[in-house]
Amino acid sequence: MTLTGQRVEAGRTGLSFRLDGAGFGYGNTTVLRDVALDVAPGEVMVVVGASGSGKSTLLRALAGLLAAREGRVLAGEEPVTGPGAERAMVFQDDGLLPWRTVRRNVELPLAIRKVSRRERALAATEWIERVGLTEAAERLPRELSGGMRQRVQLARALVGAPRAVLMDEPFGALDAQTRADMQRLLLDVLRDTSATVVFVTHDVDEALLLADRVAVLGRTGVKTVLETRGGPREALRERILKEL
Ligand SMILES: Nc1ncnc2c1ncn2[C@@H]1O[C@H](COP(=O)(O)OP(=O)(O)OP(=O)(O)O)[C@@H](O)[C@H]1O
Repeated sequence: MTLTGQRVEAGRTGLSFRLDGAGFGYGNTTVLRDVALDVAPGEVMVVVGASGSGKSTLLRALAGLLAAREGRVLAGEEPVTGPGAERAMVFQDDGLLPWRTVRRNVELPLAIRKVSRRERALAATEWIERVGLTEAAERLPRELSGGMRQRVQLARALVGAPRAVLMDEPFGALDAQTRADMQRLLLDVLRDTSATVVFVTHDVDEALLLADRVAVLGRTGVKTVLETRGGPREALRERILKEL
C-alpha cells in the first residue's frame, strides 16, 4: 500500500458534515445559535459572512477544535469530539513549523501517523511537485513568499489523503495575482481528490469561483445556502451580497 498517487484515494470518499441545532460561543458570548447545515461528501462548500459572523468559529467546530454548546456536529455518522487525521486544516497565517524545511513540513501529517520514512518521502515529493515547489523543497518557511507558504500548507493538508479539508481564508493575505494562481491551483488539485472542502472567505468572487454551494452566515446562524453551478453568476453574486 502506498500513500502516493491514486491508491490511497481508492475506495475513500469525501466526509459529510451535519450541523443540527448547533450553537457555539466563547465565555459569556454566544456567536452562533441553532445552526443547521449539511455538507455533502466531495462538495466544495464555501462559507461567507460579515466579519465577526462566526465563519472561523463554524470551521473550528468542524475541525473539532471547539465543542458545540447545544445541538450536534456530525462528521459522517460520528459526532465530532476532537481533531482527526481525516479532517485537515489550512489557515490564513500559514501555521508551518518554522524550523522544519518545506519537505519536513509536508511530511508532518504522515510522520504523526507513523508512516514509514520511505513512504513519507515519496508522498511529500509528489505533493511538493504538484504545488510547484520542487526547487524549494529544502528551504525553511521564512525563506518563502506568502504564496509559496500557502502552497506548502496545501501540500501538507492533502499529503495524507484526508477525507475533508477545512480552509480558513487561506488566500486572504495574498496579493491579487498570487491569490488567483492559488485559486487555480486549488481547483486543479481538488480535481484529483474526493475530499470534501469547507472554505471560509470574505470574498464573494472567490466563493463563486470555488464553490459548489455557498452558505451565507447571518447574525447568529446560516441564513441561506445557494447552489452556484449552472446559474447566472451575476444574479448569484447580487443575491449573496444582498444576504450579507
Ligand atoms: N477565542 C475567542 N475568544 C472569545 N471570543 C472569540 C474568540 N474567537 C472569536 N471570538 C468572537 O466570536 C465572534 C466570531 O468570530 P469568528 O472569528 O468566528 O468570526 P469570522 O466571521 O470568522 O470573522 P472574520 O471574518 O473577521 O475573521 C467574534 O465576535 C469574535 O470576537
